Amino acid sequence: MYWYYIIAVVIIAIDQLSKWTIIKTMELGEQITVIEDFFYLTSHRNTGAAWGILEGQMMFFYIVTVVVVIGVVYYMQKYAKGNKLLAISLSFILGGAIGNFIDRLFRKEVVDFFDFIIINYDFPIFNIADSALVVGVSLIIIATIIDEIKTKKGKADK
Ligand SMILES: CCC[C@@H]1OC(=O)[C@@H](C)C[C@H](C)CCCCC(=O)CCC[C@@H](CC)/C=C/C=C(\COC)CC[C@@H](O)[C@@H](O)C[C@H](O)CNC1=O
Repeated sequence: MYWYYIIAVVIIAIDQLSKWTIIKTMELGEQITVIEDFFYLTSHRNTGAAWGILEGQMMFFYIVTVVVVIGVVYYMQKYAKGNKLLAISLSFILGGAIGNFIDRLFRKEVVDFFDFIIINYDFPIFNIADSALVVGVSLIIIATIIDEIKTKKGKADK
């Protein structure tokens, strides 16, 4: 029953491996064009959260991440038994949160490298852990909506 922790471990491994590769093969600020005017690999560091908010507030990030991890593990043990989608989304959030936590703990900054320009807006440079977090949160919203529909449907059928 603990296969979803394995998903989190795999996400952490891929995230840390990708960050390690970026650090080893690219200079800070170096940019590799993948798709001209759309997708670049740019070696970037962020001491804050999304969009660089709360720059340098590491203690805050440690506390928030520990709260997020405890909350996710609690929900996994309590609710994820019968709900595969919920279990997967929680493991994505767990993997993403821990992935960035490792950077914050050992590097005091987060390594970012996915650089997308979407309709002339240069989206903040992010990493695999961020992607796992956004996918995990999005899936939780979808799982909740599906659950709502099922509950309502169930009541309507009675
Ligand atoms: C994804 C959450 C950010 C991630 O949170 C974490 O670590 C968690 C575990 C702990 C944080 C201390 C607390 C969450 C703060 C919430 C937040 O920030 C609002 C997010 C909204 C979201 C709506 C969709 C935007 C998403 C944006 C981005 C990600 O796009 C894929 C751009 C990422 C780049 O700014 C990149 O430099 C960020 C850097 O990697 C550090 N990452 C973090 O702080």
